[in-house]
Amino acid sequence: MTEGTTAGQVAVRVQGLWKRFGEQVAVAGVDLELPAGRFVGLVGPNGAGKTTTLSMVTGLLRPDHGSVEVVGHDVWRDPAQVKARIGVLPEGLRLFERLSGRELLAYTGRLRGLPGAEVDKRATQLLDVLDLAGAQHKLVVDYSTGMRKKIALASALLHNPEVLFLDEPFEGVDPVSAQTIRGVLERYTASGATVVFSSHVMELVESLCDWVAVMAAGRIRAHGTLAEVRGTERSLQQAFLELVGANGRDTGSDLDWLGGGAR
Ligand SMILES: Nc1ncnc2c1ncn2[C@@H]1O[C@H](COP(=O)(O)OP(=O)(O)OP(=O)(O)O)[C@@H](O)[C@H]1O
Repeated sequence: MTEGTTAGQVAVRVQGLWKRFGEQVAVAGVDLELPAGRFVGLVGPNGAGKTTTLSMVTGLLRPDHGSVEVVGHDVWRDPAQVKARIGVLPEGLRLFERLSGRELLAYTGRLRGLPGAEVDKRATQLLDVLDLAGAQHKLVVDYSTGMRKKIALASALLHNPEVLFLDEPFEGVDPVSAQTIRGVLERYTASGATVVFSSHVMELVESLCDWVAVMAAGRIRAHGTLAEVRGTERSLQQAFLELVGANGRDTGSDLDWLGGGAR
């Protein structure tokens, strides 16, 4: 871990962030300060703008307006500084399919400027911990969904970033692999690093995160510690449904043809 990620500090500062795709406003003025050293969950319904926000925060998509600072560096003015300090597991993983898992890590390590021996050491440990040692010489194209997530996570962690951004890291991952990923992330945050991840799975967010931002229709509806966001509701799921206005939504009385009766 390098400078800057101790408790009380801000890992990510987002100000006035906007993004429009044609007529569709995906992100409509997001202001957010994510505390360092926390496990931060960005939650919201489909189409809320989570991926678009994370893409802009990690320098993958240029905002229409607004600024983003990660560990004190402006993402768009100082991209090299920021990219050296972050790890990203993006949505729709695009990996080098014709490399083996081991080769992918070796390549990533060299791109990150790490010495070869250090890359070897870290790769061996990550492959071991993530239970990929047996598949390290298999081509990535032949990996399962969960294995792809794990090798992508290993690539994102290899340079020991200060902040790790994960878009839906547990999607398509079986419970055993999820537990493994979870263990690695818990160890990582315990050392003072920050994890920011997006998810729709409230139980998961509730059990992993200590800080949450709820997003809907391109805006932040609530943010703060888990207890603050949950408020008086009995679960984060309930608080979330209240915040995004989904409680009491008609669950399909028009679908009277569905199930039973005539076909
Ligand atoms: N490249 C794009 N072109 C056009 N519209 C887009 C594009 N990317 C996102 N959008 C739109 O922006 C809105 C926000 O999308 P985004 O993917 O950020 O939401 P999300 O919260 O990540 O959703 P999900 O949980 O379903 O992945 C949606 O209405 C989506 O259709």
